[in-house]
Amino acid sequence: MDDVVASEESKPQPAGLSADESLSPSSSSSSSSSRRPPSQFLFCAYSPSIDTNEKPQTLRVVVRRPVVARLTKDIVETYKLCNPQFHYSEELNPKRFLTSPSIGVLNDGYDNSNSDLILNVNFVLVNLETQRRYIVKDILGHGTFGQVAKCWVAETKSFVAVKIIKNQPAYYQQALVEVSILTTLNRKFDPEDKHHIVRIYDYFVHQRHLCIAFELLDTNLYELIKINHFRGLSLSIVQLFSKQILDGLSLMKDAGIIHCDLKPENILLCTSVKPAEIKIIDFGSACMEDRTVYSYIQSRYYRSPEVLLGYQYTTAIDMWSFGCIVAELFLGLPLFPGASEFDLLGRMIKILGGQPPDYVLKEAKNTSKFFKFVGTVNHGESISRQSAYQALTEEECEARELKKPSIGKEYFNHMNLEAIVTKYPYRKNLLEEDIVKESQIRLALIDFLRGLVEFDPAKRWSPLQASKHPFVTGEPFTCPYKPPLETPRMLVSQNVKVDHHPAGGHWFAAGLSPNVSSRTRVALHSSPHFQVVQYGYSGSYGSLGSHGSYNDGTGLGSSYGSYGDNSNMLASYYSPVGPSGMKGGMSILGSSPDARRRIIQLPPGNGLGVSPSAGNFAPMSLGTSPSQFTPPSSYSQVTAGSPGHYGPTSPARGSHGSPLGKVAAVSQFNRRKSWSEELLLQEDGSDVSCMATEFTKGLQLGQALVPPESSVCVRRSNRISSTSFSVSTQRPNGPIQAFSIGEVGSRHSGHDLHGGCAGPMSKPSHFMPHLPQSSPSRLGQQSVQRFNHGRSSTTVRGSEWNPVKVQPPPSNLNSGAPLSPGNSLFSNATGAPWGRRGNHPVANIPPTSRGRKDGRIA
Ligand SMILES: Nc1ncnc2c1ncn2[C@@H]1O[C@H](COP(=O)(O)OP(=O)(O)OP(=O)(O)O)[C@@H](O)[C@H]1O
Repeated sequence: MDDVVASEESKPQPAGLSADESLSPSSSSSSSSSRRPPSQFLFCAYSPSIDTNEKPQTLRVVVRRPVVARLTKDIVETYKLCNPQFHYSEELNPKRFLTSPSIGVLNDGYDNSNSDLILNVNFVLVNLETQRRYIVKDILGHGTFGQVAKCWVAETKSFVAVKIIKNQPAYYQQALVEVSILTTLNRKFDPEDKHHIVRIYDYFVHQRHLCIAFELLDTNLYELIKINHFRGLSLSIVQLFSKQILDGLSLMKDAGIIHCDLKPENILLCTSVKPAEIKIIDFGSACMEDRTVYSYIQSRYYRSPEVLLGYQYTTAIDMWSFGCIVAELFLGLPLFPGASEFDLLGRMIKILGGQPPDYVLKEAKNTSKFFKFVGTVNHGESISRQSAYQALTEEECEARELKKPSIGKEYFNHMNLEAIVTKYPYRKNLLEEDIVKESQIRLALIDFLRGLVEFDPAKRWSPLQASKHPFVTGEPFTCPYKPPLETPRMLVSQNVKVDHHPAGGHWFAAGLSPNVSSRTRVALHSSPHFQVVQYGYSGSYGSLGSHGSYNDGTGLGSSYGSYGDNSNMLASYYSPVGPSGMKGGMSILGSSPDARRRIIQLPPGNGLGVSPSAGNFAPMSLGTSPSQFTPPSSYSQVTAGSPGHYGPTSPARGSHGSPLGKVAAVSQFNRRKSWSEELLLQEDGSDVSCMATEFTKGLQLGQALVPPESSVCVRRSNRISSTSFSVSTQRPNGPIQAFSIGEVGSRHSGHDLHGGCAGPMSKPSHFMPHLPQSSPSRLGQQSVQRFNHGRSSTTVRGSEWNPVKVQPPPSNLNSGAPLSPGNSLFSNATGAPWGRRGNHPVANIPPTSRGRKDGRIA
């Protein structure tokens, strides 16, 4: 017994105990019990002698810890001391549920009505193949695809983030794509973890739920802006984050991957490295550039014009989103907070001037929702007055759609982009010369943004082009930037190791680009974004007839491989479920997003239900990503902010338009609370490191841009209880105070700033998610909106996804130990502090996070 010691009277008193700390009734025969403070009796073994003033003969109690600890942490020992008959049994403890609702109605009672695995604290997720155990400690977030839990891995003594996918085929299937894409990005394109993409560590199936283990990251950029009271971050921070995001986007472009959901919430701080970095997460909506399956993608505020209009899209849509994010980091407000798609487009036109080019409007399938045809199309010109298309007025839109379009508030006083940026208030007390300096950088920012939020996707800068802009490089900005012509991607010959898995089928062990050398690349467009290549396969694996392939109407293949219809050979997909999913004769197909093509196959009575994989879907449409599927009715019962319920994070936040979607972000409210509570504890005297202290000590960025006095600190605020702190990265007197920030919580604790680590990835296996009876019909109800975009059906890069194992994290990370207060997580090479900016020139209170319903809601 550590802290409360009952000992024989004859035993010597432990060294180091003061007289006050030891209670030895028998040692002072002269002292009567009446002279002892009453609290001391609490820790004596029960003895009638106390009541009867008789001297206890055999015991003395040594107390070494404060009474609060004894009455809480040591309560079991205390009870035992008082009553030796007392026995504690952990199994009898009530479970502390982390999932809501926590009533098991599906999957033999393991899942709630939303198909979420019901988690409680200390719930153990097990990778049966490696026997690695993930002990759930908390919920980090909640999204369209499921829950993200903070888990402890005893083996590595580290925390990781585990995304537990809903037990529904569509989510499961799309999550496989996430695994595949991220694995490839990590292993093939960024083996040294230098390009700001979240690391995937492991994946497995637990109770029919696909679980994906990621490195544990910190707060996201939306949260950062929020704790800054929605005032913009310093230009140096904007510049730093821009550079890092561009790095990630460059990598993705090289890999031919479109993120499809880039937004501040999906960019997380990674504070386990110094200086702090950002990482891009959530590849759950990602796709390959030549397999743009869904038309309803991107969160609304960050949605590109081409997606909105229903035009073909490329990696350029991520660059649009990136431009919106850069502007938001600077302004603290979304640039285009459209309350509807009509409103979104209207804001784009107003702020940017111009409109999408005619060649896009001519082809796009939604043009008539937003524009009327007024004349002959002017090829090559995108200037509004020369266009053959004219944007509809509100009234015209209402007449066409038979519904009044939602129009949000105006936040920027009808200013254009230049005015919004240049008139944004400067920090207080800036020296004249600093104002001049910053005004120059703002001009660079405007020019930078112009290249990103460019209506014409063919003219929009690529990540590489943008990364050379003076705003990013820090070079003096003297004149409008002329991006260098993008060097076409060169054919890279790679050695591809093909593992022939014992179960049959090809195991693309080398990661991406199987058979690269046999491809013929054909540039499709002069734009950097249209350097999509077509690949002609020569006898590559995964082709028709090979393992893992299937044709419509023919037999199914193995776990991995391609699928196709009669005329087209489509991509081979790597299915991480792999052969281990093929239990009991159940065929598991590769994770193709084109579920419509899949054949319904009933499992031969293996007790596992229908396979979640491709082969078991009824034909389904692809207009919307899985996040768009009709939510179970129970979802509507989830109320934001109610205890134990997940609330929407923010506008664009979440939902992707689906009510089921991001009921999003999760227990943000509760997490925010816990974070602020931890900060309160810090303020009460602890010197343990947390984001607040890290900010204060060393958000040291952009010396040249930010005066040294503009340090950052997170401080407690009495105004808002649940978000009871603020970051003084902004001008102190901004009018933006009216922003309601109390309703949405942060995910993360400042103490949890350790990345996780788990071992190598292994193939998920064992139990496949259960296919609910209702699933196929729901999936099948979507309207078909698949694009082919005129690309050759032989453009098959899908086969690039490979079942690579994920490398374990570097050993120096993620120890799980609290960071030292001295750590300057946010310091960069320049050692300059994070500056502050301030007031908004906005006319209105910006949208609250509640109001930003976002997403993909049309
Ligand atoms: N690696 C991580 N470390 C810490 N928190 C994370 C991590 N990954 C995700 N989260 C938290 O979980 C939330 C949901 O994660 P994610 O966006 O991947 O889920 P999703 O279901 O794909 O969401 P969406 O609805 O946007 O598609 C994130 O917003 C974030 O707060």
